[in-house]
Amino acid sequence: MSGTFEESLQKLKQLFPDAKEQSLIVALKLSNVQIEKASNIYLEQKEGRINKNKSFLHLKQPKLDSFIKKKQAENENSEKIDSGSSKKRKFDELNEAAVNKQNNSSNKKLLNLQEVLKWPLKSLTVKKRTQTQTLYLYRQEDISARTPCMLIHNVLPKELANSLLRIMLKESETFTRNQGFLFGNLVTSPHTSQYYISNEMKTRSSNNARYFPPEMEQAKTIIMNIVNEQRKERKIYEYEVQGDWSPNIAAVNCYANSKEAVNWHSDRLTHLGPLPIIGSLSLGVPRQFRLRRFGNGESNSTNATQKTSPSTIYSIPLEHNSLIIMWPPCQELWKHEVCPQNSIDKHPIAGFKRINITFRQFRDEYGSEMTPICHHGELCMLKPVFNGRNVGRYFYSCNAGGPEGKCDFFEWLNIDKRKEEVEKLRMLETKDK
Ligand SMILES: O=C(O)CCC(=O)C(=O)O
Ligand SMILES: [Fe+2]
Repeated sequence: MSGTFEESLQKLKQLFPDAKEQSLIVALKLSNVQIEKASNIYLEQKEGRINKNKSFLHLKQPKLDSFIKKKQAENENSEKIDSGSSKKRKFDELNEAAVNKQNNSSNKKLLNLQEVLKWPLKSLTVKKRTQTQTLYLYRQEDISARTPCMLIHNVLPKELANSLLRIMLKESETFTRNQGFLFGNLVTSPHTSQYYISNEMKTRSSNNARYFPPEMEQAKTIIMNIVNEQRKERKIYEYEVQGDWSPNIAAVNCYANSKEAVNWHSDRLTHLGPLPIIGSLSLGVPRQFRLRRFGNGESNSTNATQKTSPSTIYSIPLEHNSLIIMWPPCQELWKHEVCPQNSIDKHPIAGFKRINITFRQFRDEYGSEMTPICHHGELCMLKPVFNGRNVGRYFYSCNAGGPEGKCDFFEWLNIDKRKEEVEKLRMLETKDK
């Protein structure tokens, strides 16, 4: 039994202390040693959601061996036919990609670092999708009826918007393209970006972030007030930020021309925590901002999601000085992108460039000190469960992948426990003062 298998088995045992070891071993084998998948297989069996004849819990060893072989062959086949099946998750795709990489060097072309380092990993394989239709949404009432977003035009005073654009165009000359290795392949982001932190965060150390210039602080305050005013009328989820939303960091993106883009992703939750609000300001050339639901994710959320389907792409033109607010659970149930375009209109200040500033709230309780580190020493990523019985839960896993490009670290986020830990830390801090 390999070390990794043994470690994974120990993890599974911790998750299911009452389970028979044999059942966990089978689940682990069927899942190709993927803990998340193995947990689901085990639970499905245990809860009898699998037809009794197909269940393995009652089988004796020889029959069990042939059951495993048969199942593994079935799984391989069904994954070939339906690579976009609802059972497949981001979590699985990471491992799938590692395997595919060995067989298919043309995957290199599809790699995109934005999806990997800054944003959660997207599948590296070409997936069969059901046919999609694109619906262009212009009016606020249509946008909020169909997506978890809100669009506000002319959000900043004209002069402020123009001067912020000029400042950011200058700053963007030194923005960088994220670059790194994924499974041995060099991947590069299709636009440049830079992180900024607001002045009240100055006491916190951060690697190579810049500080909000005064115009960005002003924009932040205006956007923060709009969001907080809107929140008075909105449902506040239990685990989202309580009290006022107070953005303190921003990712600034620069799209130099019509072909620069950001691929389908949802924003990283690791330091924002569950159900974040993201206020996204557009400056310069108008571009199409596109949204789609996660494939087959069951909805437990807004009215908007009930009227939508993963096969529809909603495209919203983002004009200069417009704000799109991504409300929760946009990052949990939806993906967004800015796709390359064939033509764009020249902007009087920006030419063919677009600047985008996404204001976000970094939450102390999701700071690096609170984030688990995997067995290879990498800071883990916080991810939501997209579908199945565990929707609504969050877990930590590793995206970097360790030395072999594969890491099976897995830990559920216990939100209530996290709250208690943070309370204790705060009490200690106030005592010290
Ligand atoms: O440019 C945009 O409008 C979107 C940028 C984005 O999705 C991000 O920074 O995460
Ligand atoms: Fe994003």
